[in-house]
Amino acid sequence: MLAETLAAIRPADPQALADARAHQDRLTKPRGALGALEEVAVRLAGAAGVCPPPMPEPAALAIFAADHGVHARGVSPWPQEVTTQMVANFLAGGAVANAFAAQVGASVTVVDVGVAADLPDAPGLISRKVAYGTADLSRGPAMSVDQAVRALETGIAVAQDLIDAGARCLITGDMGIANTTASAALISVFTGADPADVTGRGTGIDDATHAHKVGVVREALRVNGLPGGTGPSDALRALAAVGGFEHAAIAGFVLCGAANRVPVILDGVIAGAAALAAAALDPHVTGHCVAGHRSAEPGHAAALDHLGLRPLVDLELRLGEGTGGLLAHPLVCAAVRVMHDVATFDSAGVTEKPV
Ligand SMILES: O=C(O)c1ccc[n+]([C@@H]2O[C@H](COP(=O)([O-])O)[C@@H](O)[C@H]2O)c1
Ligand SMILES: Cc1cc2nc[nH]c2cc1C
Repeated sequence: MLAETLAAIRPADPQALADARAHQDRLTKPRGALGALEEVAVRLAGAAGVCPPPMPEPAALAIFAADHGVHARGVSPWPQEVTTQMVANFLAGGAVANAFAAQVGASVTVVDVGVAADLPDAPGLISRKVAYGTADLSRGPAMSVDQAVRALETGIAVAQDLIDAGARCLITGDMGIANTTASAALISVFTGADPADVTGRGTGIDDATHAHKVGVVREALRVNGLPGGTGPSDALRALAAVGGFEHAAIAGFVLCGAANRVPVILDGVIAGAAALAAAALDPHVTGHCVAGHRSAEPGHAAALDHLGLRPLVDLELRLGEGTGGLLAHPLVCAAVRVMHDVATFDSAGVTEKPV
């Protein structure tokens, strides 16, 4: 399934990109007046292979939840059971992601891809547990390559089901106590940045715990033989060594959106780390992604720079769950609606400025 998905991914269509740029310049506004939104519309045209691109709605959020063996190293102030408890909260409709999804009209799907506890069946929950959490990535590989592929293929299957059910925009979401440590390790490996520059405070840690967390990320790279520097030639092995099940699943979710030419709005640092893995598997995937926001986590900016993506919203959010991606959805829709609805200088009889 992974191989088939990778084989279906196409680069952005150069003709649709050129048509979209030319169309932007004919619309009744000064050239470039919509700033970064113009580039969003152009990117989506390239991704869809048609100008104007289809409206990116309805939107579907998938929250991939998993636990992390590295939690035992004291890298998060929160107890591990919060992952399971928040899954119940998502299913009950009580989390911030539910409120934001309701605000923008997105559906919410919750996927157990590796939570440490057993979860009872519930409407809206997809149970695809690969294991009861990863192993401690600072002592050895977090998961086997086989497990990484299973998590990736879960993300692919979830995305494909949402698209088959009518979703025309995918939004990534995550839940996993301690997953900012795995994110920092992935970002360090894939961008070559030093762990000290990409390891943040996650849900809120003091200076001493932060210094310890940087050391844990360094150990993870050393123990797994993944020196930072150049991007790893073996992306799957790197993902398995220092990633989480939700990172792998989100990478698959992104790849499947790209394979179907359905745009993917990325959330925060976890999605950024996962997108680096997806882009290492196929660099064309970034042409199908929009960076919903920039998280307060320092590694997120490094990931977005490496991916060449510009975040739409910058509100110092550091929640995850898909919240930043959801907030960006109306902006992405507005950018595309301009391409459909706005008159041209010719059609509206508006005089262009003299050249
Ligand atoms: O999305 C982000 O950029 C983000 C930044 C900081 C924390 N989080 C969320 O907080 C949890 C991980 O934080 P931590 O401190 O336990 O590693 C996990 O559930 C993430 O969804 C998310
Ligand atoms: C309460 C809580 C909610 C979250 N949502 C995403 N990560 C989270 C981490 C915590 C601790």
